[in-house]
Amino acid sequence: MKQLKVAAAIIINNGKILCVQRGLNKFDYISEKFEFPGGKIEAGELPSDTVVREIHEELEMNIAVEQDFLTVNHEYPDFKIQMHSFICSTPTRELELSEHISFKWLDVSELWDLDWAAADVPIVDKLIKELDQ
Ligand SMILES: Nc1nc2c([nH]c(=O)n2[C@@H]2O[C@H](COP(=O)(O)OP(=O)(O)OP(=O)(O)O)[C@@H](O)[C@H]2O)c(=O)[nH]1
Repeated sequence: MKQLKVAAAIIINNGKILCVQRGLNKFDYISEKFEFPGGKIEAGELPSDTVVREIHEELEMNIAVEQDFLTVNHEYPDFKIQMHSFICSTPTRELELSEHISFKWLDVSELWDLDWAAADVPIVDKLIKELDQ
């Protein structure tokens, strides 16, 4: 089974977390799900560099990586992913969507209002455990 290595950014600005929605996809379990922006790690690339590059490419946003958060291994019906996630900061909430169909800046307590990709569930759980007080 194909194994993807992915890095994703949990971008926080003034306590709000950026959540982005993927468009239609051939796999229904990915289609229109919310996720953290990011993408595939290129050969020889550090995962923390992947998030900076992808967030610049996808959202025209400059972020700073603050800390390693969680690595998730998830098996979807058609492929597996290993996803590294990082807490990141950004000076402004300005962004340009190019690959996603919508975005939301949410408080940690609102994260479960969204329909997340299954691989993101452990990240959302940990964010709620660690940040919601
Ligand atoms: N970026 C990102 N991908 C995720 C998350 N959760 C999750 O299951 N994925 C899956 O991981 C894979 C990452 O691919 P991607 O499409 O973001 O990566 P990319 O931009 O490098 O690929 P592309 O150039 O083929 O579009 C997709 O299958 C996506 O559905 C997430 O939180 N963020």
